[in-house]
Amino acid sequence: MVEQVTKSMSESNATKAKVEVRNLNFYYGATRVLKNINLMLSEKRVTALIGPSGCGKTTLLRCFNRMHDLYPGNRYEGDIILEPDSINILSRRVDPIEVRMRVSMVFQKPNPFPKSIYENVAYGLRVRNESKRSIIDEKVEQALRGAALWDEVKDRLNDRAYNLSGGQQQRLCIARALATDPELILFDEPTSAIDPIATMTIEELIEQLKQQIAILIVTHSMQQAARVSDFTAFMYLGEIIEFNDTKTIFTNPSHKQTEDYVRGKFG
Ligand SMILES: Nc1ncnc2c1ncn2[C@@H]1O[C@H](COP(=O)(O)OP(=O)(O)OP(=O)(O)O)[C@@H](O)[C@H]1O
Repeated sequence: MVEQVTKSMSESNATKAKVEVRNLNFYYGATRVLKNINLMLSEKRVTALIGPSGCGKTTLLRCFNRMHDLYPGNRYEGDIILEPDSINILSRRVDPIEVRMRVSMVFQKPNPFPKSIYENVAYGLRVRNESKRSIIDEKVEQALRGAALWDEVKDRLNDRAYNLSGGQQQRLCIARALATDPELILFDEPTSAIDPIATMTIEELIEQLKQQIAILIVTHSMQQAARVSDFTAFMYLGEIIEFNDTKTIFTNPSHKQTEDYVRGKFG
């Protein structure tokens, strides 16, 4: 056991920090839902957030791109430091729109805009005031290729995104997320609304994307966490109970609650 822990610590030390969460608390109105969260996300690695329903996974995920700013009464305390420039994502001086370009998000249900395939991917570039057609064309193709969708849609870029299948729509949302060259992508249960084959495609895609960027994924599937992630954080009642490399979390967790959860004793 000591050997295994030593190995997992050295694996984690071998990675470079992309994001560091320091003493994060989050409140919906007067209710504190995240409690003193400390967590590091590594560059070019996938980190999974697991834990029973209502423990705060989605709430934590949404802090990374300031999604909570969209609703009044929500409040953050603490820091989320994005490297390499060490900016605090949560600082009021930092523009949340710019944060969302650098930290993009893919939701549970595919949510394309009521626009063409092309315009869905071009959206973030237009928000960034990019107007040069040749640059937008190039970025749209690059993002669609990155999301393994280009070959299926290259001859129908002006079709409505709603005409795509559910799995294709989710890859389109990934392409939309990729178009602004994000440094971190947040996936909130990205395969819970699509079939097993489409799920496999998305998981393969995550594997490819991590060659370039950091990824944080919320999943209810222990199998998925074990397949796609390098590191796993187990949350319970708004706290991170345990964080380690995924293999250790699943085979040799330090906390009884983690062990019970990964063995399916509660959920
Ligand atoms: N907009 C909101 N206003 C008030 N409370 C909220 C809001 N959204 C979530 N909560 C509460 O915050 C807690 C954490 O919810 P959250 O959705 O982050 O959990 P989760 O771990 O992602 O759950 P699930 O796995 O079921 O999606 C829950 O008690 C939930 O009821």
